[in-house]
Amino acid sequence: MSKAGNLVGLVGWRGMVGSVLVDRMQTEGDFGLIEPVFFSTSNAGGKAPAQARNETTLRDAYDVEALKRCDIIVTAQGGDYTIEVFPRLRAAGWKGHWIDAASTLRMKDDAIIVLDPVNMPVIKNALAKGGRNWIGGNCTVSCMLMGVGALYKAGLVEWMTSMTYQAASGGGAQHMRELLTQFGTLNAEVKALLDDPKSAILEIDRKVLARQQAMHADETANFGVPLGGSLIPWIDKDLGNGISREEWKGGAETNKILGQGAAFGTAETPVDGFCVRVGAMRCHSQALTFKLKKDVPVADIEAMIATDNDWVKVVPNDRESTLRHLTPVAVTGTLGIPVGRIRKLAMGPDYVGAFTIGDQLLWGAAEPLRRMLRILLDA
Ligand SMILES: NC(=O)C1=CN([C@@H]2O[C@H](COP(=O)(O)OP(=O)(O)OC[C@H]3O[C@@H](n4cnc5c(N)ncnc54)[C@H](OP(=O)(O)O)[C@@H]3O)[C@@H](O)[C@H]2O)C=CC1
Ligand SMILES: N[C@@H](CC(=O)OP(=O)(O)O)C(=O)O
Repeated sequence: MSKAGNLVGLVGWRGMVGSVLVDRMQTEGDFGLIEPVFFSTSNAGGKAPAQARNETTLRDAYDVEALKRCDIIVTAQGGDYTIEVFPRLRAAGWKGHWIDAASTLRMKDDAIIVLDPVNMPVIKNALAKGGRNWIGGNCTVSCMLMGVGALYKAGLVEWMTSMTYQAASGGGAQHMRELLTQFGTLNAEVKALLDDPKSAILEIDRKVLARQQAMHADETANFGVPLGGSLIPWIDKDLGNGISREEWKGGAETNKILGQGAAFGTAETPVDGFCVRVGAMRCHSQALTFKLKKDVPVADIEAMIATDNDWVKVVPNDRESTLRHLTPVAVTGTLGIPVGRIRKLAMGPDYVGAFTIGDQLLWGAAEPLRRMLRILLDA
């Protein structure tokens, strides 16, 4: 394994994902282990943030010579940046480690999707072979595997289907703002009726619907249609075969993270389902159905899940526990990954249902990148 130096370039650090990443690095003392160099696509020459030590000026994030100095580059700047800069940097002979939140490089043969509590052996194997491209997984996939990865590791899953309830933050900061603005608009539309306890609920409902249907383009500029008081059963691009790109990632990335599939000379586990945008802020939730390879008692499944990693928590399958611990409001801002509603389904003893939630900016985006940085620094 090669030992990485500690000059670490940070790109995208002031964005939504980048801010969460910097915050986590601060909390975990990562800045004490590195010499950070902060880059900007918009303000080169400006003042670097407080975590900077010797490099107190923002460098130009498109300057390949400046980037080439870094032993490691961590970027949460987005896919367009990766497309533009990564090939130029490698073509210029840069041999450093590239850690990236964007999906651009995920399925490349020389890239590893990093989620070390789930796939540390895959990461170590790639490191030993000189791997240098470390990409964070899709938020929904990473949160799902942090929750129920134990069942895959145990080789129990014949197939899985996921029905997701994905937060506005998955689209970015502007989407969160748009959702909240829509909620405000709808509330204002019926405020007088809401304030009157004698008003008719169907009148309120009619006015809300009329306002939703009358929303003009600038009120739905990000989602394309109203999300407040509604949902959108399509996320990311249309692949043209009835499958959304977000749904495709579920199968493709889950198998790649687990080190399964043609590239590894093994069979893939079928993973498929529907991805749906709902009016949550930054937690992705998902209802999972497993077809197991054999009948395993629920207590054993719960024990496997509960002991898989330090962040997963089994929520007892009762109403009170579910309401208290298994909602986006309970999970947002934490690294906890609750898994609840675990039960056998009516289809037969091999069919198991579960419901899991994760903060899509933490385990869904920033945390796997931060942990990969630590793995490289410790290697
Ligand atoms: N949003 C998500 O849920 C997830 C996102 N990702 C990946 O991470 C990438 C970044 O996403 P996200 O953090 O949401 O993107 P943001 O739009 O929040 O930030 C991206 C960049 O925009 C620039 N920027 C321009 N105006 C502002 C502003 N007012 N405040 C902050 N930054 C600003 C910054 O670059 P500069 O400082 O150079 O001007 C920043 O680094 C995505 O493209 C995706 O590839 C991955 C998983 C989940
Ligand atoms: N597509 C995700 C967010 C995201 O950025 O995913 P990815 O990193 O796979 O592009 C969502 O909208 O919820």
